[in-house]
Amino acid sequence: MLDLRVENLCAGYGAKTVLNDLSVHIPSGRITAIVGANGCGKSTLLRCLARLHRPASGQVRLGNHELGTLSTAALSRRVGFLPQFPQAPAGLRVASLVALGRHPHRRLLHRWSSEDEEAVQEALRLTDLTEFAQQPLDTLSGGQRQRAWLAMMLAQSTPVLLLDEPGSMLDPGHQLELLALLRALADTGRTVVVVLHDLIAARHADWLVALDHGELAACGTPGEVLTEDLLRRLYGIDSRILRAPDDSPVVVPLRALNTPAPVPRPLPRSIEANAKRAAKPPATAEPALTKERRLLLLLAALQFTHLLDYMVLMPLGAEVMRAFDIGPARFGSLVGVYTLASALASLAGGRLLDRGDRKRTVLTLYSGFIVATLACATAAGFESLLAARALAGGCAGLINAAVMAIIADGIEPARRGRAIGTVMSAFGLCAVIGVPTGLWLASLGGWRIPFFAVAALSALLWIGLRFGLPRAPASAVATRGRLTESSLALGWLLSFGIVFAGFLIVPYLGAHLNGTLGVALHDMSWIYLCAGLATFLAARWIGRAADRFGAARVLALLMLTSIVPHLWLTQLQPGPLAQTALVFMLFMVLTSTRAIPASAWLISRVPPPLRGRYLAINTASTDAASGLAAWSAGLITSVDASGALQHFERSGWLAAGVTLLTLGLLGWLQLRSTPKLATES
Ligand SMILES: Nc1ncnc2c1ncn2[C@@H]1O[C@H](COP(=O)(O)OP(=O)(O)OP(=O)(O)O)[C@@H](O)[C@H]1O
Repeated sequence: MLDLRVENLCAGYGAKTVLNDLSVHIPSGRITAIVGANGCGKSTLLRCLARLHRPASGQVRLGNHELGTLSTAALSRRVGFLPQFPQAPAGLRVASLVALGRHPHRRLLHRWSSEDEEAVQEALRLTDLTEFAQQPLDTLSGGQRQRAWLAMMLAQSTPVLLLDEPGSMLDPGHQLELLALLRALADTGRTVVVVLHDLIAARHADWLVALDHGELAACGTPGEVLTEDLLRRLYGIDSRILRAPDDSPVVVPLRALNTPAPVPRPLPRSIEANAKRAAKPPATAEPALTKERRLLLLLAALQFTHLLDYMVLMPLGAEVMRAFDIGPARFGSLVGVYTLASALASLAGGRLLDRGDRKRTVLTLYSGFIVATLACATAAGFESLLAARALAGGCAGLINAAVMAIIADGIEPARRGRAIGTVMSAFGLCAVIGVPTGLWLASLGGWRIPFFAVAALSALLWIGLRFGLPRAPASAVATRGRLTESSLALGWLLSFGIVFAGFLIVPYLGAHLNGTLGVALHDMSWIYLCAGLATFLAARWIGRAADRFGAARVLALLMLTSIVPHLWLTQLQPGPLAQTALVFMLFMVLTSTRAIPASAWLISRVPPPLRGRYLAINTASTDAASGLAAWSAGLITSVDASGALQHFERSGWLAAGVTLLTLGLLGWLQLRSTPKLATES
């Protein structure tokens, strides 16, 4: 499989620059459509990809080769190019034209082989031209001629196909056939690149590259790229985006913005009434934003339930230990097994997330989670409780990855930060409302009641998800793609670094506040509550900032500023409660909200077919980071006889160092990466 990488490409004609510092990745095994206004440089880009136009600077890489280093013969066996206006000698027959496609495969003095003949016949068959094989090309209709050129390209049997507006003269039936043919070619692993003007056909592509005056305006799935804002910017048109039955976007151009709006002329009354009726949206149509809000609320509620299930066990430790007659070590294993199972399930089961319908996957995993929570509430002994926690953790890990994949699939990039902020505010809500309510329920009827309550709440939510979650088919090409590509794999390291730095400090905060700083237990619950509230409020705000200024920039800023409370809090001496509370809140807000731009940044870089698996491994990476960090911090700190935490400042320095290294990694990845979205910093 050969993908194409355009790196800092500048190209033009004489003094005129057409493509300006363009960097973009064109994946293999998919249909990529290049869109943009007339003259923005689409054909020039395609010609550069075919090495028919020499760039002024920058390069195009084909798989592992720089395009310029390939011999002409090697290139023509790899890349087929169909120009916008191909020219053929007068009188050339269709079969002879198609046979020209075999040229790169034929050696000097070698006879026409049966393989060549088969390739030509197959190409004629696929383009529905067998009956015209012996007819001169110039006696065919425009659309038939276009298909003949396509047949020539198919006979060339190259792994990369570049087509400049291949369907511009085809009737709807042949257009759909062409798209099905391109789909079949992409499904065999070929790289298919088409220049398109037809935005309705663009929804059939897997990946869109939108150019604006020779620069990358956007890049992503049709759902991500085809927005009303972008179409206004690219084409200067007012448009609406509707949804096809498969939920892909259908562009309806309404009017060019530089043409005056039509002057309303009075209509006969009956026509006016009809027009008004027609203009009203049907009662059943739901505005896209309402749908999006509902989706985010459901996902936030989903996160809330499994976070609560995880978080509420810890403060119930004393009662659970009494109930099962176990010590702190065995209780610790109840907490640890949850994270371990989450990591293992994410590593082993991530592939599930890219198969079939994500909604069905989430409902199945959530059923498992509900069963596990009920099993926890009714556990008769320590072993069954341990098994129930492992099952809950395994399901929760995969649910977490699936939630992020659903956001990536369903929310356009310009609003993803906000969406992730909304869903992640579940964490703050859990601390402010969930855990205290759970503890209150436990005080009424024992430690099992909160788990019964979580199971009941989850069962209700399951019904809400069953009816409220849109179907979300994972990509059909899910099994392809390179997950281990270095810039993707380093994304896991970035998540690891961010979580590792935080968890060097977080698990020991209780001991630090109470043991070292002398904060009374009832004050501590207030401090935690305020920090939870501040995190809840900041989450959406940080998400908005990520959308507005770019996820990478906001993440870098949060990482840099979080170093201050890392060092401050870990070196804090006993002092006024208000000061302690303030530093603590600053720490919690800056540390926990880093996950928002980090997630938005990560998911914008992952090709859609790999999202589920990628995010699952990311969950495993953050689980591992939290466990490893807590363990490492345990080695460098100790508790003295008075209960004060010793050498906690070492954890602070280590966290600051790890944060700086991770910041360096972010900068390096940003510099070398291909921008998926021009709006991303
Ligand atoms: N051979 C050439 N010599 C000089 N200028 C050229 C040449 N070919 C293209 N251009 C100019 O380069 C710019 C980009 O052209 P290109 O054909 O790449 O645009 P495009 O996006 O494919 O447009 P369209 O949608 O109209 O096909 C245009 O301004 C065009 O006039």
